[in-house]
Amino acid sequence: MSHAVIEVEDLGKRYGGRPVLDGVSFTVAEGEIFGILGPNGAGKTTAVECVEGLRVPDTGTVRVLGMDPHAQGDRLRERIGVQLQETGLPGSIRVGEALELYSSFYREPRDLPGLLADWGLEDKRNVRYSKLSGGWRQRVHIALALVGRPRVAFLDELTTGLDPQARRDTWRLIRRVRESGVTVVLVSHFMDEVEELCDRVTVLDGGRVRATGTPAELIARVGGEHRMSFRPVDDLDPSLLTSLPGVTGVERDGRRVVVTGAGDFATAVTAALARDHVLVAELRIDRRTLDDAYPALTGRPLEV
Ligand SMILES: Nc1ncnc2c1ncn2[C@@H]1O[C@H](COP(=O)(O)OP(=O)(O)OP(=O)(O)O)[C@@H](O)[C@H]1O
Repeated sequence: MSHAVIEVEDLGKRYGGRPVLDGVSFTVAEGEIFGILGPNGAGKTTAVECVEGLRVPDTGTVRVLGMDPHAQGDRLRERIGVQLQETGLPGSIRVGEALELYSSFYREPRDLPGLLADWGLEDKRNVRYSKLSGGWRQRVHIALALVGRPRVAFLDELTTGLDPQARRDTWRLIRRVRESGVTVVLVSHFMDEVEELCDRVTVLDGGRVRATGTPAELIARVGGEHRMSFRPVDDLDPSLLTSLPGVTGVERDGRRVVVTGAGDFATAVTAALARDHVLVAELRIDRRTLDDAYPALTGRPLEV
């Protein structure tokens, strides 16, 4: 893994004697989109705010860009971009004013026209925040997080409440943030979002890390079988498929043939069908998703 920009070790935090974070450890590498996934109340915001230096953990250590976020908070906050879950922007503030306000927090902020142009906000400069649609608000939030030329941007539940198109647009913006060289920590309770965007993800539940890895690793860790199915145009002898590497089962479901297996079995099956000149229709391969893996990782489904 490349250089670590965030190192969290054995973080603990209690509220009223109740553990909200219980031995949380993870590392974020430079240049990645790192996801923190978990249901409401899992401790995601608490963990991120400890990393940002906005809350003080009871136990454990945090290093961000080599700094202690509590002891060196002022210096650190020059180098990170924080988009709070509730940005607390007054509805009457205009987009340009909000960006100017945030600029004033930094010694070397981005120039405003450049930032507005980067995020397609020139036409919105004089529009009041309350008049913006959800998608445009997220654009403003991302621009606010980048005002100070951060090396790490924290984006918390950016797409909650957005319609599907605005979500996809926001995902593109998040990728652009990373492409600009900024490491992104993305807090989310959407599995599809994390799977789509994140290089690596840590699954937090009940204040504990349940798993950390690439989305593909987490899915593979749960193991299990994949399925493919198709309708043979001509008769098919199932024994043609049962002995192929990785295939664990061949069944008929009406006119369809359903093959289960692990690893690269689908390639072996399609190659065998082609070799024997078996024409098939309606070929479908069911890919497992993080959604499928989640209950096995945490012992329960994600309740939000
Ligand atoms: N300042 C506080 N005082 C007391 N309890 C708190 C405080 N902050 C958070 N908690 C509790 O800690 C738990 C974890 O909260 P946290 O906000 O970190 O979870 P989360 O995973 O970010 O969920 P959400 O998506 O709802 O913000 C919750 O049960 C919450 O009620």
